[in-house]
Amino acid sequence: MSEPVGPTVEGGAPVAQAPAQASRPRPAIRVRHLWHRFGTFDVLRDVTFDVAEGEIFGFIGPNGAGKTTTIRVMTTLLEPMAGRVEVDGIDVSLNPYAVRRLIGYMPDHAGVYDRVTVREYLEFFADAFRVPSADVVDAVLELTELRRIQDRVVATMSKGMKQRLQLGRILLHDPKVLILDEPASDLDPRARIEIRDLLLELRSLGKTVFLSSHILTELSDVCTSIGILERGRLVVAGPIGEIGARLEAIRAAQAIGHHPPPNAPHGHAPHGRAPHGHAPHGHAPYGHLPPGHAPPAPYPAVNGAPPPAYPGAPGQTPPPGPSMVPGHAAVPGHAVVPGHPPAPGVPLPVAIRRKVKVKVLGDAIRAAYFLRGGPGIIEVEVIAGLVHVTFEGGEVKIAEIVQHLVRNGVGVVGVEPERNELERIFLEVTRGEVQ
Ligand SMILES: Nc1ncnc2c1ncn2[C@@H]1O[C@H](COP(=O)(O)OP(=O)(O)OP(=O)(O)O)[C@@H](O)[C@H]1O
Repeated sequence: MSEPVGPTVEGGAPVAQAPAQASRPRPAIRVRHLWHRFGTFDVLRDVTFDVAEGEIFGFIGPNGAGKTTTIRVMTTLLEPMAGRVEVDGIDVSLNPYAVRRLIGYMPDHAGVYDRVTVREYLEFFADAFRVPSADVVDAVLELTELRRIQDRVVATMSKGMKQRLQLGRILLHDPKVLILDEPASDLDPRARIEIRDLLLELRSLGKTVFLSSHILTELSDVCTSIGILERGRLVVAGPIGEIGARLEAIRAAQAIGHHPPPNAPHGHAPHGRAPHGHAPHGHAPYGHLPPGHAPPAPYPAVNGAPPPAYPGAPGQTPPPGPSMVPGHAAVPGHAVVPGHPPAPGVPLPVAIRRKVKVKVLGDAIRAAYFLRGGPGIIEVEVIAGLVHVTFEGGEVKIAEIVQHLVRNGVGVVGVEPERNELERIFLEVTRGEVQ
């Protein structure tokens, strides 16, 4: 069984150590203490991570961080100076030919032969891989949706199509693991979406996908787990949700350590106090329409029927949800960590500052009035018809914001984080250093 590797941060401190599992399956890629040096320059410094089977793993790092060097070791093109890399349990240094049969590798900026047709190109490589060309090429043309242009000369294809053709080439020998170096870096938005959809389809076929990029948006809606490399060091690795949750727990723990004293003039309000315009609990917490504004109209009845009661409407006791610790009411502005019920009377950790964009039906300025001055609400602005809310808290607070708007008759169309999870993790764990 492999040594379990949970998400880690530089310096060895675990960020999101996965719980030890008795029968964790063998990872598709296992990298341990990998070092590499060009001249006197340490390009990779003690890089360790796992890619579990069936993952789409995004390897993120700025230019020059060492992504391609790591990939060249994984694909048997570069002998590591120290450390060990295995693909499906096979050591890349000891048995490179077996590893090559297991992987499909698409280098960055790889060219395609231009003066052949799509079909001829794939048939050529199918022969090189010694696979029965006709059937396999048909299957790959189908999967990559290149069948309708199979007789087209490669030179006349768009960049996106050429990229799909390259992906088709590396699928011909049915590899278990796909290793793609910056697969979408030169592509237009449509081609990127098409490549992303193809990667998701390949994952559903059981492939493990390892792809590198320095463009976060390219990875955020396709990757299931990530590794972030900075100046040759891995600063964090693991499933995105797990890293995000763990970082949040660390921030909350740090906040407990620096919890302001009850008479602190700034910062978070202890219960009953209200710095920076925060209303004390029990008093009208959120903003209300200024004098002269009509009160919100109730939702119109649908087909003559009265609107259903909103869960948690005044007078109703909300059922304890998964994020509510039984016996503890959620304290506005305070995070509740599932599975870690705080002792009664012990203040919950101060939550972190976040921003969301809320799209509402109708007048956004009116919606903003309802939120200003609410507990944990730091700033409310209306930009381009969206209500931008800066607040302290986690998902419970977001739910509370939505609930408050709905109770005041504001229809909420959607809530979007200002940064997605991957961007937040990246900004938090990297220092912006390049080598
Ligand atoms: N063969 C080589 N000889 C000397 N230095 C090299 C060699 N290959 C890479 N480097 C240096 O090692 C560092 C890491 O390069 P690498 O290509 O692995 O980074 P990367 O993260 O893939 O960057 P990019 O996104 O720009 O491709 C860079 O500073 C690069 O200049």
